[in-house]
Amino acid sequence: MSSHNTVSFSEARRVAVFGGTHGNEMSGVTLVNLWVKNGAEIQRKGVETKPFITNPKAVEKCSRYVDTDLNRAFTPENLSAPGGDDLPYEVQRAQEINRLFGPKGSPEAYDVIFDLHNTTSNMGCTLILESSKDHFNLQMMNYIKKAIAPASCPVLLNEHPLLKYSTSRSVAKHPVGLEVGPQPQGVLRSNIFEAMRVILKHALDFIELFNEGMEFPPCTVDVFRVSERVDYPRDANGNIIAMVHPNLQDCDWEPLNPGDPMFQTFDGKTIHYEGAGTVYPTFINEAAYYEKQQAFVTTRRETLVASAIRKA
Ligand SMILES: CC(=O)N[C@@H](CC(=O)O)C(=O)O
Ligand SMILES: [Zn+2]
Repeated sequence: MSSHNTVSFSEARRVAVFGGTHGNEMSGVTLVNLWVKNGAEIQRKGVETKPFITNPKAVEKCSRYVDTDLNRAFTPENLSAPGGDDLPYEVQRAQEINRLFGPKGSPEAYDVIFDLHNTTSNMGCTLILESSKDHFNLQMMNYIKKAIAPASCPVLLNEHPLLKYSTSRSVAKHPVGLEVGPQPQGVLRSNIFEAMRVILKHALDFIELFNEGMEFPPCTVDVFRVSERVDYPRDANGNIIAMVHPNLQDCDWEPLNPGDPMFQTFDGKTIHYEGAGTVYPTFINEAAYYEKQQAFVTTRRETLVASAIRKA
């Protein structure tokens, strides 16, 4: 690829690190609280990095949310609704966050927002990307993958027309989700905490290098594209009648082929995957997704091309 394909971005001077978008995901809550007290670790030359607890009421209660899921609340309708105390707490909070870090979609918005999450699924260190056309984020993810090799960090791409949702980080020009697991809700595990910290370190290093004028040549990034959500098997009353099959439990990012075991009913029968081809399940048995009627999400592997980038 030649230099005319180089994409220019302005320097990423305004960066935020969000924790507590879900109040019971303790790595992000703890790291952000730590950095609010002393932010030296997340400061980089020429960058202002703001650590911020997005849902303090949910953190206080150690629950995912108070009224409604904050990480679904950044819709155009919510953000443009007339404010007021009668709105659900998280909708009020979304408006406030949009004022502080947005407005979403505007030139005034923050350059990059990292949103720190934990999952009960065995996903390892997952980076969540919201657009396959965001070459800045693709280059950042390539940089992080190289930096942590031979450890791996899968990239989950969600630009599904129905399954994509309106996240807290989506107010930024370049939204980055960081999802690390397995870690139970309300629990801190040192390995998960440290893994999240290392990924964020490399991400901030990338931003510093970019701002210093480093050019990043074209590259490819392997991603897992969100394909379908799969619910638990249910009876006529809507009650769950099966669990994730032991062969599938903890096997996030591993191939699931037609005919493979998928669920196990309470009376011991196996339910097989009947899809058309190989998929890569993730968010397998995530605790927070029982209320969303989701046992796991299927993804398909894809290789994206990132253009060369440099600062404008
Ligand atoms: C387990 C969990 O909360 N996952 C996040 C994923 C994301 O940030 O996109 C969510 O559902 O909002
Ligand atoms: Zn979360």
